[in-house]
Amino acid sequence: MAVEFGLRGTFACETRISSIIDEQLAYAGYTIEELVDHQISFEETIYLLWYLKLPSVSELKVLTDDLKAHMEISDVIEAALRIQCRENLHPMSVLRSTISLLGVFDRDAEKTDPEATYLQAINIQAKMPTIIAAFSRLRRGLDPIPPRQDLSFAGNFIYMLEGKEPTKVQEESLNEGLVLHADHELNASTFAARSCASTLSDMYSCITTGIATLKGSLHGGANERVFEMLRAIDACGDTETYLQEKLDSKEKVMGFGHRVYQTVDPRQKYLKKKARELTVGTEDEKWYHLSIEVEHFMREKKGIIPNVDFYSATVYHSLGIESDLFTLIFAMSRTAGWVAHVFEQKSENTLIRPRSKYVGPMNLKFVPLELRENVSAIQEG
Ligand SMILES: CC(=O)SCCNC(=O)CCNC(=O)[C@H](O)C(C)(C)COP(=O)(O)OP(=O)(O)OC[C@H]1O[C@@H](n2cnc3c(N)ncnc32)[C@H](O)[C@@H]1OP(=O)(O)O
Ligand SMILES: O=C([O-])CC(=O)C(=O)O
Repeated sequence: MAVEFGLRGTFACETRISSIIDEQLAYAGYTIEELVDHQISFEETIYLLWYLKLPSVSELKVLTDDLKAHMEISDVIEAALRIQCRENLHPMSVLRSTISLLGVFDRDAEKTDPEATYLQAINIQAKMPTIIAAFSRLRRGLDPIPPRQDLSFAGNFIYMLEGKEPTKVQEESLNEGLVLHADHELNASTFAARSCASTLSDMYSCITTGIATLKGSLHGGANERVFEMLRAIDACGDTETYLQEKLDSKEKVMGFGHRVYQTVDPRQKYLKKKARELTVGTEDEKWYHLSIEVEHFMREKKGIIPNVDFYSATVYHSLGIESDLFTLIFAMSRTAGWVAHVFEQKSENTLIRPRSKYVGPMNLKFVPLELRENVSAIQEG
């Protein structure tokens, strides 16, 4: 049996949610260009991913009303965030534990009927921005700001972070970032969430699994590391020497390379354009120029392309978001996709359980504990 490690090139399920065909990303049949160029809102994107069609005005109103009705967090969740405001706690770990805790306190978390699972999904999607903003403020010694009913999903998040209404450019930029990150076929976190769903576990567990998997630096966690790298390059003052040392020591350059895309990540052009628009003429412009230098170096030296995590780092930084929150913004968006995949997995479920190829020793003889110090000698003999 031929084995493709890392499930490279393997189709593990069918999906109607998103596709990557010839390096073209589409959500439910609409290319990402079609959606972003028509300035789709993140709320419409959620609807599209969950229901596989664009909403009518009244359908969108039902969804946005439901989200608004669930944005506020309870005193218990706020108290849990307060005790997680300690040094050295990574915000993605805080988000992971807090979404898990939301499930603990949802009395209907174990219900599996469509109405209950929809409300579980709404609860997670609506509260995630409130949780992230509240955590960001609490660790800065500030009180959380309650969500506002009259703002969009993106606008409300920026408002809850700083207490100021976002400018149109800020709101549109974050909205676009959220739309671009919302789903991506069977990436590692979606696969993990679907595997969890395939055991018939609950929605909170599936999304917690997604967050835990997105956190890794080879996946969503790369965007935080991209900004750390740009800072380090800025401090070192020599982009080529810095990157060459990374390559010589066989380290991965964060924000580059992709399992599926070889020539272009179709989301990158929008994020690059946004990074330029947001930084031009500001003190953040240097991050854009440094990013261009890194992109050129990686293309020339390794032929490796920037992925979605590369320019999103500069976009989020320009929106005033702290770099260790970047992956949480990704999670806030990807929740829309994870939920859609959990719905789809459960609607046509087969337990996800591949095989592993055993390559260890066989037929070993049990050695009593008191004799174990000589175990390797016994086994070898
Ligand atoms: C939202 C997302 O998850 S997008 C991805 C975010 N992750 C990152 O940006 C982390 C950096 N990138 C990587 O580690 C990889 O490119 C991954 C994990 C994204 C894809 O990994 P894989 O498909 O397994 O590719 P693999 O690691 O085998 O790379 C193929 C070759 O390109 C090289 N390569 C790939 N990405 C990079 C990189 N970022 N920096 C340096 N070299 C790289 C590898 O060293 C390997 O070279 P070799 O054949 O000479 O050994
Ligand atoms: O698809 C992947 O492997 C990673 C990725 O770009 C994403 O999850 O957005």
